[in-house]
Amino acid sequence: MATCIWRRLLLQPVKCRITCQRIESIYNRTHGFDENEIKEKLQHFSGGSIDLSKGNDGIGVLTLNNSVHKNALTGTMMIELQDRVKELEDWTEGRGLVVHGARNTFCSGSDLKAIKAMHGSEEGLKICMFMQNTLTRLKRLPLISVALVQGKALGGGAELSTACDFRLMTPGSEICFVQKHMGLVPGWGGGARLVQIVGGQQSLKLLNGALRMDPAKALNAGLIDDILPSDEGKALEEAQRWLSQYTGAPVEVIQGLKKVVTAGRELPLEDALKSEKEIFGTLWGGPANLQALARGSKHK
Ligand SMILES: CC[C@H](C(=O)O)C(=O)SCCNC(=O)CCNC(=O)[C@H](O)C(C)(C)COP(=O)(O)OP(=O)(O)OC[C@H]1O[C@@H](n2cnc3c(N)ncnc32)[C@H](O)[C@@H]1OP(=O)(O)O
Repeated sequence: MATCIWRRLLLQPVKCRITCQRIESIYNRTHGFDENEIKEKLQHFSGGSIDLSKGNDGIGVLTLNNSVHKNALTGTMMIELQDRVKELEDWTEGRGLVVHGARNTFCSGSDLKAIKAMHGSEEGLKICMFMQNTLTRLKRLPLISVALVQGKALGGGAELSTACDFRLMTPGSEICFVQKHMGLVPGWGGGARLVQIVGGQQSLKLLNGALRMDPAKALNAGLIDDILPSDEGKALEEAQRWLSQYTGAPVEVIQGLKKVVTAGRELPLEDALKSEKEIFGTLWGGPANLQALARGSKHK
């Protein structure tokens, strides 16, 4: 399906395709999925918020804010998450994003109250499709995203962390795919993304063992990219500093690089190569390229 979407994008006129940042969702009406219908149901499970601040430096901070329930995602938070992701798709100045939870804990997954109330199989599948749409779009954003995991990332919270390009953990934190204990498998795309991140063998261990991954184990397994040395209050600042090593270039270059990687992640090789050529064409002879040539940079 992802291949179909990218193929369609590749068939769009070049100018539109390259400048267009809005990527289609995985599921839509052609799959019998009516987004408004599930949104209407999710509205009934309210509480918490998803807050986005966009800095003038092109670095955004997305905060899961439901700290009385360890930042569990309520129905309205799921809707807000999608709204914020759409906002980020339109952020032409965006270079980076930190995704974190309020009050030094990441996310305890779906709101169990909502899950219990909507246990009918049809609704479960619709939430699954809704969240796959949102998290796929989050992962494809043309900026560099990092999940800052403090406290717990459980179930859907662990899945959310895989929808970022990078993951960081602070001492004492834990990522755990608890789905097997709930008689489930991941459904928000976290299983497929986990295999891309750590490979099949490690994924089997993490999912089938519902392993509790502390920072050292997570780093060793390739699940995370670094452990921050931080005390709680400074973690966000440290995550932003960590991210800055990957966002320091003109915005069109940072976004172009991310698009090349997204194409490489998702497309068959020939299509990825064509996409890379198109993106290269938007930068060749552009301001950043001309300035670098004028500077006569050496890369010692
Ligand atoms: C697997 C399906 C699905 C998916 O993948 O899509 C999911 O994500 S299902 C949710 C999976 N997550 C859980 O089952 C987490 C259950 N909660 C816990 O294990 C603990 O609460 C923990 C470890 C997060 C925190 O433990 P701690 O002792 O530090 O605090 P409390 O247990 O006292 O929690 C405080 C307060 O938060 C409520 N809480 C925690 N998680 C959730 C949640 N996912 N949904 C709703 N509410 C949650 C907890 O009930 C407490 O509320 P209180 O009113 O004070 O009882």
